[in-house]
Amino acid sequence: MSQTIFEKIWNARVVKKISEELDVLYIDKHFIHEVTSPQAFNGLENKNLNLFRPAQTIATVDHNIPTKKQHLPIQDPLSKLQVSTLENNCAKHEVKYYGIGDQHNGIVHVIGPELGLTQPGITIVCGDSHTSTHGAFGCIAFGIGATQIQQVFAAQCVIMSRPKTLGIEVKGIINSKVTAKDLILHIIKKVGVNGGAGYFIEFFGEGITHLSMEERMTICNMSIEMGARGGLVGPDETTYQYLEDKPTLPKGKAFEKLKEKWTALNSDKNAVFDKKITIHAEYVEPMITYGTSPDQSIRINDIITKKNKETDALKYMNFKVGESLIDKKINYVFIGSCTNGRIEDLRLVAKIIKGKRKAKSVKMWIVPGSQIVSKQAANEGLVEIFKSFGAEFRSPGCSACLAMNDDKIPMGALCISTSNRNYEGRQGKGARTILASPATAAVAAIHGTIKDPRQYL
Ligand SMILES: CC(C)[C@H](C(=O)O)[C@@H](O)C(=O)O
Ligand code: SF4
Repeated sequence: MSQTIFEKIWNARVVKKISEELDVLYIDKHFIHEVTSPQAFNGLENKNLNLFRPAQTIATVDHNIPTKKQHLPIQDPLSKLQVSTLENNCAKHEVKYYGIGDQHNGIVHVIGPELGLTQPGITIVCGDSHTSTHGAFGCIAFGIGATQIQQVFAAQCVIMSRPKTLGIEVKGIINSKVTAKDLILHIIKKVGVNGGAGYFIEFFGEGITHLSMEERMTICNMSIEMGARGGLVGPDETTYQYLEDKPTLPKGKAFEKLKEKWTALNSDKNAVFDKKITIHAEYVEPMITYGTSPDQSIRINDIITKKNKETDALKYMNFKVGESLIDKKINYVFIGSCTNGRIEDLRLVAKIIKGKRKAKSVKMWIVPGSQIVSKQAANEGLVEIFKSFGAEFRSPGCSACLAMNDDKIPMGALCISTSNRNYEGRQGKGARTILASPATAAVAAIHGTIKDPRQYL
């Protein structure tokens, strides 16, 4: 029978069926960070258990860490405690730990792919919703809660109900002046924040295969903002080229063998999805959000139109129906996060701002997703460009994406951000967030107001 890639990977990992709905699913890789792992380690110890397969767990610190002066002891007591707790737990349980300042440290969803830990055909979990990012490589990757983290620690398995499959076909390709971030914001608007609930998405079609691995990661990263369990893209030559030189993967003939195995995993021609949606990429324009949910977005030149239940969101954002966001004054620009904090994002920003000066009224933070991204940006001369523009180039971390560290947007300030969530208070108490692509954010930094980025591309 024809199968989707999701079904092939999932079926091969079912250790036991508990009931019609529930499976015990084998997990190949488990990523952990400082926010959601402490409770699970505690639970494990209370039950007098050890990690079943510690070599399959990889740890990094990203959410709480400062992005300034990372070589100094952490000042904030709670962040300091969370980081040292993870460090101690990893030492005790022999888990590979990429601590602050380590050459491989970074946001968990950025380092997995760049270290070659994220691979096609496997199952990956992490106590973090944006684990969906890894699906760009053709694997089943999803976020789990504290109880499930304990299950993985103790048994290398999770108890899960099998999601239904949602195929999102992207026909045509995005215009060269439009980015993958615009495409996913467009898709989320169309599907809605709950439209993916109960499903695991496969993105396919010319509009997806045409994208680079980093662009595919941006797409899969935000697949959960539609309520889906996760999203994936079947592996192809672009995937293999990205993985080829990664240290953790075999080379030569052994790699060729893997490629064959991975290619065979792709959805069969006649595979049936439980639900299917078609998107036409050529109509996608630069998108920006005006509300407090990632689906509350408009094309950059449109006006805000009235929809039900959005009154509170507009009130919080201090925007009105009938208003355009073009020329709206912004106070902060945040370039970073696991959505858009990789090298291609930084290159795009650098290309736009090169030789220009930032608007005086704006503060701009550029936070690379990892140490590797940071080094690469320095080697390519991007950091110089950022500094002469007047932006602050910080050390890696989640930073203002959710402001668990000191990188908070002040009360009432308007921030244009390349991250994935614009919830009330997400970037700081009372902070207002506009989600956009790195291009739109970079152009806003030049003017201090929102502009159509296409004139710069
Ligand atoms: C802190 C963590 C649990 C959370 C998540 O699950 O996604 C965070 O990464 C986020 O982006 O909101
Ligand atoms: S960068 Fe943002 S979205 Fe990504 S893991 Fe960190 S807090 Fe979550």
